[in-house]
Amino acid sequence: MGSHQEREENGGAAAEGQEISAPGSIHGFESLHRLLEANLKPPIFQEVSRLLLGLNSWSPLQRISLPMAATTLSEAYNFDLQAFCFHADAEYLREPQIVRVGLIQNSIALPTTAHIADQKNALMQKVKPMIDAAGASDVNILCLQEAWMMPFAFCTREKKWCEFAEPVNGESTQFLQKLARKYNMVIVNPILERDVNHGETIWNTAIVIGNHGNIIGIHRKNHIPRVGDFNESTYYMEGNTGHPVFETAYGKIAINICYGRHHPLNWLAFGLNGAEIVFNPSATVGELSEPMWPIEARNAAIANSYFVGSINRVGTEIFPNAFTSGDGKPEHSDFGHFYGSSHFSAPDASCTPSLSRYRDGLMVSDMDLNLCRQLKDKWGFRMTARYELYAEMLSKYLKPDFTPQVIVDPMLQKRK
Ligand SMILES: NC(=O)NCCC(=O)O
Repeated sequence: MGSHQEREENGGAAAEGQEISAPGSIHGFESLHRLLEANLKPPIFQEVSRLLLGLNSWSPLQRISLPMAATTLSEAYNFDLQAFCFHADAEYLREPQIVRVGLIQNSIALPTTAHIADQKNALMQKVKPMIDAAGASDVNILCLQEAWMMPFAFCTREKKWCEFAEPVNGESTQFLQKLARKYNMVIVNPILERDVNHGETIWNTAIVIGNHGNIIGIHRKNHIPRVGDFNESTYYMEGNTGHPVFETAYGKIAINICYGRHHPLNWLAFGLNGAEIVFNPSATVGELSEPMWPIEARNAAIANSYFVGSINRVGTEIFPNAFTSGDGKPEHSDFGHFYGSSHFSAPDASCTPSLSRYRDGLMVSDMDLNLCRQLKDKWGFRMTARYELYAEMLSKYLKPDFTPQVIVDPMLQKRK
């Protein structure tokens, strides 16, 4: 694999004959952005970027540099490292509220056939240098990907994978609590949870660890997919924690776990509870969702006047026993390629380019949270929302005697 420096000099492209065949690359490039940058003339690339990524405070989003300790780690451990800055306008009465936020994407560390304890340990060792790089960069709030402490084995429907489940204060939380304390960082820990106080039931849960290493609270995934190989309903039920917003030392955050991003009301509810940053830790594959990926989070950020941090795992995970999902496809042993592409979206419709489509990565961004209210004032989406209309519509819709409000063209009746 080409070095970080070679890739930078080559616009993120593979050195000839090297990564062209890397599974998940886009014609040898790590991301669409890097492909365009390497292939378009600079003024054309600038205009394409304006259209694809928007503008922040009337300018292209700025890259920022990170300390050498972070870049050295990214080179030593071969993870993509990118950093940006979202500005807001200066205000008379409020100071800027700038927080530094990080997203981590990763592939699994050992084959899915390895001992479960070894797989977990190897995953912790794998993400550690990325967390250290976030710490060296003074990241304030960091979020990992959905069920980061295991392969995304829910495609198989086999119950042996339940062994990966942990209590809220289990192994991965304890591991991250130490790092939260060390780096004075809020860390969001999305895991497969074993609820020991409620009959050892299983949930898909995000645990919010405060910057003192304390557990602030949890959120459980609200919407469970029943699409393609995402057979997650075999393992856990829809969450029972509502739409909590966690007020941390660095801002009000919420977590909309993976498939919840297809539900605009889910995004809305986190916004109504006052979220300033909503994380979307995910596990999703190219064939199913890639055209939706850059749109849904960005739309949520715009519609709800908050920042969104989207995270997706990377790589292809092979399972020992082939499975089918009742969709007519021949039996297979993997989900397909998890396409990474983690990024941030802002309430002013700007967004960062994405991390690599196939390498581990740490995305860092500064964001002035004042932008949230500035966009509320500018566009007035909260004030024009007409929530009462929708509350009435939904309460009617939920009744068994609901009939859709359809006005039929009388001419249609005559023709019959
Ligand atoms: N993990 C998960 O909910 N995946 C569902 C697929 C998708 O929403 O793209």
